[in-house]
Amino acid sequence: MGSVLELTDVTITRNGTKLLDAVTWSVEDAHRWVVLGPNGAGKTTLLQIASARMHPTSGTATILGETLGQVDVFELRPRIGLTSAAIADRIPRHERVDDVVVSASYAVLGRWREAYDEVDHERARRLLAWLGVGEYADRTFGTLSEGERKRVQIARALMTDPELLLMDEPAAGLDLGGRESLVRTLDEIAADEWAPATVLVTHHVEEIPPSFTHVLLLRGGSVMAAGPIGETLTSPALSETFGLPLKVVRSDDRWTARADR
Ligand SMILES: Nc1ncnc2c1ncn2[C@@H]1O[C@H](COP(=O)(O)OP(=O)(O)OP(=O)(O)O)[C@@H](O)[C@H]1O
Repeated sequence: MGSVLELTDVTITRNGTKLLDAVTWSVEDAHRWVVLGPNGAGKTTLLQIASARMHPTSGTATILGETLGQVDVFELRPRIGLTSAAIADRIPRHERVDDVVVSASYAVLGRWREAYDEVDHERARRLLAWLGVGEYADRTFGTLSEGERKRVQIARALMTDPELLLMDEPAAGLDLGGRESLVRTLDEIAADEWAPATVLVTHHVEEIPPSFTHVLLLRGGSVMAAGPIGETLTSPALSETFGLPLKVVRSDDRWTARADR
């Protein structure tokens, strides 16, 4: 089992504030991690490091064997699949869905004169079909529903056959049916033995797909707990992370949490 991501004492400081505070975290390639924490905990910042979009102020971040600060991040980034609201916002609404996916091969947003092989288009269409949005390949991104856009983004993130897949709140804004359907799809991806090491950021334990193996709990930029999900995602740990008494229940391999009164 190889290490895909290795953070040692990573601190990020902006305007005198520590967004991440001495975070130490190791992701192995068979791991599927959930990162849970309240608003402002530093989850997106953590993914910015893991996706080689941000450098630590201090500490060491090694991604896919390459240490940030000693590697050309433009060579590293195509090896990492990333979905986030910020990326989605930058996808031109007039872009054809098929091109949104295929352009990931060159880590560009907005297709412009790149020459793609037929094999790239075939792969993009296969991924769109796998994500359940194959029939929209010829539509423009702007015509899709929120749930369909999320799926297209995941297809895009998988296009380069990444060794690490990072998803920042992929179920945000989806209705109940959309969320459940996406959780099932994420579960299928995570359960695939060929799937890359995966990190899913969320606020909600209900969004954890059953096949996810590990959890990292983050609050105020600090790791409150990290480890195998069954032993780490406990009521006391979740309560401490969110700052209120919570009761967490696992049933049929799914999680729920509510205030403990
Ligand atoms: N450039 C900056 N200067 C100062 N503070 C910043 C800067 N960028 C982000 N922050 C703060 O860092 C904290 C962590 O932000 P981050 O987006 O990583 O949190 P998050 O856990 O993803 O939150 P959410 O769940 O709300 O998306 C927030 O309080 C944010 O306001």
